[in-house]
Amino acid sequence: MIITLTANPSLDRTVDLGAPLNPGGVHRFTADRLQPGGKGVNVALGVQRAGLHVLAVLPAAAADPLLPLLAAEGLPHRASPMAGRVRTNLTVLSSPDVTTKLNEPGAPLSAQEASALETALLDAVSAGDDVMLSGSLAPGLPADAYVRLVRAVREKGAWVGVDTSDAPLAAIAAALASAAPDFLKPNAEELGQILGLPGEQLEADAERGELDGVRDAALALHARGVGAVLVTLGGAGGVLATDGGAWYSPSAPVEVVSTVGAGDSATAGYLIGRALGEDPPARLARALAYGTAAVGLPGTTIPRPDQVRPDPGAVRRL
Ligand SMILES: O=P(O)(O)OC[C@@]1(O)O[C@H](CO)[C@@H](O)[C@@H]1O
Repeated sequence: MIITLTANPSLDRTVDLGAPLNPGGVHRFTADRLQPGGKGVNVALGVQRAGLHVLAVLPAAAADPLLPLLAAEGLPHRASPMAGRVRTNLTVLSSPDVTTKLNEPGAPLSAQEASALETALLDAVSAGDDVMLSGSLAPGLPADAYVRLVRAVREKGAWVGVDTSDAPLAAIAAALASAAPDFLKPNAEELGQILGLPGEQLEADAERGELDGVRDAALALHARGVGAVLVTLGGAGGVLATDGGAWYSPSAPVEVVSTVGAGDSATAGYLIGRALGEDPPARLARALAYGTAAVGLPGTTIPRPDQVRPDPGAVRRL
């Protein structure tokens, strides 16, 4: 089974201004959509739509409006108790093609709620499962929460991946010697955070076809114990470093509708490829195709397999 943890889930509200964003002005929405969100929820939706056995674990009160949205999606989930409400993250679409994301910090978890979340996850995990720890940590969770969970999940004989940023990512990077995850999915900015390099530079280099920096960084993380490193580079494609070397795939051209959830869709594609027993280049192609498909869909919409066109022929060794 594939299990995702969303330590700070969200209701994703996407509003379209149909006009340029004018700070200080009054805007009226031309469209408004509410979807379940949070990185682990998004990954789980992608995996579930591919017909794989999945469970999304997250904190949410029994009456939280997020839970009926998950049920409506048919997503198997387990919610640990929480007194506060799940945050609402706002995506503002304005012309020409600008996406502005306003994320709430999330309601704080008490020590008891934090421990209930950890228990809900670990009770669900069995040997042989794939576990994905995704997104920011709700306030109240310590920055090294994922480090501890990587160790605990491993002890249960499961595979574990992480996709996070800022302080929780720094904690993972600092603990690689003793708690390297099996999979890490940084974007260019997060790779930069790990290496102390400007992420925009890595992405700009990749856009010019200069991939040495990203390749070397991803291979260095692999050498430090991370089983596979998938670096997503937006429109510039992605790099996978794992046993056997590093590969690059460009992204197929797509009309950008919403980039929200594209990275999570790429993670879902990678997990699906893993479950299908694909080799690394094929997994990279599937991951990138999922990310590209997500970019062409509105709001936080995670693609179905029939919307995804992997192109293993476009993958090359670096
Ligand atoms: O604040 P975090 O946890 O880093 O990110 C949360 C979030 O922006 O990530 C998802 C897209 O990746 C959205 O569904 C959600 O709103």
